[in-house]
Amino acid sequence: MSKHSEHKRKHDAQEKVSKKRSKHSKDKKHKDKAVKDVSDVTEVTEKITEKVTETVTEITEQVAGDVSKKEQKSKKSKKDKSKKKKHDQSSEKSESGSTESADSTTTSSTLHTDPDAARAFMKEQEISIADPTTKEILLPLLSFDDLPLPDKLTAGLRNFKQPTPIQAASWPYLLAGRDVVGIAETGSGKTVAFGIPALRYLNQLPKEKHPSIRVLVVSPTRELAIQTYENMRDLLAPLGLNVVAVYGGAPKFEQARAAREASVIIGTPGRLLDLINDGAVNCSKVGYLVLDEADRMLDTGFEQDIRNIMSATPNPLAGGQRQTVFFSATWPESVRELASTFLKDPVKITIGSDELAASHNITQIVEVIDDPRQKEYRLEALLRKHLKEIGKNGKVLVFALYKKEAARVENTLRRKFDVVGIHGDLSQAARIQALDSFKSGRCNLLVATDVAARGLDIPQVQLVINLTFPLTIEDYIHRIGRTGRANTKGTSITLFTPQDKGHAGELINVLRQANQTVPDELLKFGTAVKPKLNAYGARVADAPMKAATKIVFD
Ligand SMILES: Nc1ncnc2c1ncn2[C@@H]1O[C@H](COP(=O)(O)OP(=O)(O)OP(=O)(O)O)[C@@H](O)[C@H]1O
Repeated sequence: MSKHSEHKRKHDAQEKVSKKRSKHSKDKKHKDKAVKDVSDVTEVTEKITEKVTETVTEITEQVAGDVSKKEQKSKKSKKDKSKKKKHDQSSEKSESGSTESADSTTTSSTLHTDPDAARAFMKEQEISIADPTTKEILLPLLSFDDLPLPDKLTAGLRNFKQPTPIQAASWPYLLAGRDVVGIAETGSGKTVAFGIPALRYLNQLPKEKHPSIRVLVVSPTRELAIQTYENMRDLLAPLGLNVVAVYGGAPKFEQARAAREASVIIGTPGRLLDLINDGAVNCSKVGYLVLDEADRMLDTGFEQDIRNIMSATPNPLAGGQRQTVFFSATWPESVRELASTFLKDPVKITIGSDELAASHNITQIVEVIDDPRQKEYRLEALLRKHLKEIGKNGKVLVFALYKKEAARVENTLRRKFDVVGIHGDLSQAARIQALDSFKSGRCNLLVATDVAARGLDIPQVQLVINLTFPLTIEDYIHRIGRTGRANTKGTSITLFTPQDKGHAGELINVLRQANQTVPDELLKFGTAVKPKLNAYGARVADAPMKAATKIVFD
């Protein structure tokens, strides 16, 4: 072996040991160039078709070409070998036993991701993928650097170390244009999971003289719509496109005016439909549609609004170019059948248990209280103890069930504590003010109805107290999910009375699923779980979605 090749061998080995860190920035430059080349080609294509819905195969070929370009430039024989492997084995076989033969495989969208590391990640994070169209899966994307986007567009991710499991697992599919149902625990970064593919989609569209709505995100509550708007606005800022939030309780005229200049709308169903019906919002060019908190959106209350919104956008089942994405932490069977009517061959991606599951970052405590009239005394005692323990920087969120109850409890607590409240009887301005005060820490105690149960990402909520049990076990999961977010720890305390005994079985299952203590007093109510009804009042059948191949790495 010549001195030169010996030196090269050592150098390559060193690179491998240091996880290719030193060559990574070089690769990155090549990658950005290659990505740009690819996106130029795509742009031309899209001028003809408006949006290319890339199939997995197309993406595979595209990225194989991408790899090839890089490798030609680098002229390294070692890289050529690796390229061949990547090209030959561009996807993971899903049949049982595929894991053992997949030691050198990777996927189209994981250029830099080590397939072994990706499989280990799937196993560790309990990622399961069910795709009705193929027995092959795309491996997760383990680093932000693997995203097929120039660095300048992903600046918004720099605060995070790496993609969360739902981001890692859903991006390859979302970037390939597939419809996705993504189920992952509360506080696990689902907003960025659907936000980044929106960024990619918008970035590929030809520049428009007069903007039209291309991305639509539907949220169940005004506060969540505002929060998602802020997140999307920041994430999409490098594109220089307008993002608008439309929701009830605020002047329609201003929202309508802003919507005329916008490419992205985040909205609650009622106001969105209002604006669509007024002709102020035109959704006929929407190519990327997200139902956030999808199970809530498909619930009886919103079902008709969602049908109407969907029908104002291109219908993929009738040849329209719309990618449809559903995300939630809960996915009850009661909504699955309805969901499948809006989706085309959806890939279902689940992080963790396929059963109803609370975030494992939360310590769940259940106190059974025999006399419901004692609940509020107990609440006061809990607040005295925990507010002191938590200190000024921590926050406590108390959930009531009804608006009147929330208002009454807030007023009672005000005699002893600094407290704000949020519920549907308040004006929108008062709701926003209360939430701002809680978010900023000016007041560290909030009493809320389920209007604050879903999606809200409030820093440093250490404790959630369920003063009154919610109407559904899914709401319980979302309520307590206001704590223990983004890998932090939190606690929930639920005051459970004999009036709530119908929920005992489901609650026990949720506690057991998360390895939490089940108090004997709760067990006394029994462990039976009542059959659920779907949106039409019928008992939920078992096979709501198209049969799919499910891959679980265990
Ligand atoms: N890759 C990441 N690494 C660390 N934190 C992240 C990452 N992505 C997002 N986050 C943060 O995690 C927090 C929770 O994210 P997000 O609100 O999107 O959760 P979610 O899964 O939608 O929760 P929910 O089910 O309650 O709606 C946010 O503060 C967000 O900034």
